[in-house]
Amino acid sequence: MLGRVNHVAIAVPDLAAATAAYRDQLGASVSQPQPLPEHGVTVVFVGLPNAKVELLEPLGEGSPIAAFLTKNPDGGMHHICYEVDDILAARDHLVASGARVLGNGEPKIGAHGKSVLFLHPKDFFGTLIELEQL
Ligand SMILES: CC[C@H](C(=O)O)C(=O)SCCNC(=O)CCNC(=O)[C@H](O)C(C)(C)COP(=O)(O)OP(=O)(O)OC[C@H]1O[C@@H](n2cnc3c(N)ncnc32)[C@H](O)[C@@H]1OP(=O)(O)O
Ligand SMILES: [Co+2]
Repeated sequence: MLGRVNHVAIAVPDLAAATAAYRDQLGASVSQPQPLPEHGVTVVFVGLPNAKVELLEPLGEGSPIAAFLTKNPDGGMHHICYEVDDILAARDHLVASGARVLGNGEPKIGAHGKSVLFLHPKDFFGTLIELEQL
């Protein structure tokens, strides 16, 4: 069911500072900031040969990552995103196996314009999993 790792996400308190560190200290190519108000975050993507790193900061009230940053004020690894061929089939299989799909269970459109879902971190060893439709 799982394809490539699409991205590993790091929640940060200051996206501009994190962008500068990846660009200037780590010499990486970093995309322009992408506000995603429907997701309560602003993101940038660090381009790598084999995957991406998503850097994200809260956007607006009620961001889903606000509590995470309160617990981890310096930032931290937030989620891993796997690609799947068929996100609805993956969802149905996961729900049938007892996993919790976050939100209302329906895919939303993510930063790449593809359907995405999130699985509860408590069901997968303390790791928030995002699935993105190939
Ligand atoms: C889709 C656009 C973009 C893209 O790639 O295209 C993105 O990736 S946007 C990413 C931001 N959006 C989301 O993360 C949506 C899914 N996340 C959520 O719904 C929440 O963050 C949730 C429910 C995972 C956690 O919310 P919150 O922290 O407010 O709830 P709790 O405090 O009740 O947390 C419950 C429990 O889970 C632990 N937790 C929370 N976040 C994480 C995490 N990222 N990794 C691991 N564990 C996490 C938290 O510490 C609590 O544990 P407990 O032991 O009960 O204290
Ligand atoms: Co993501």
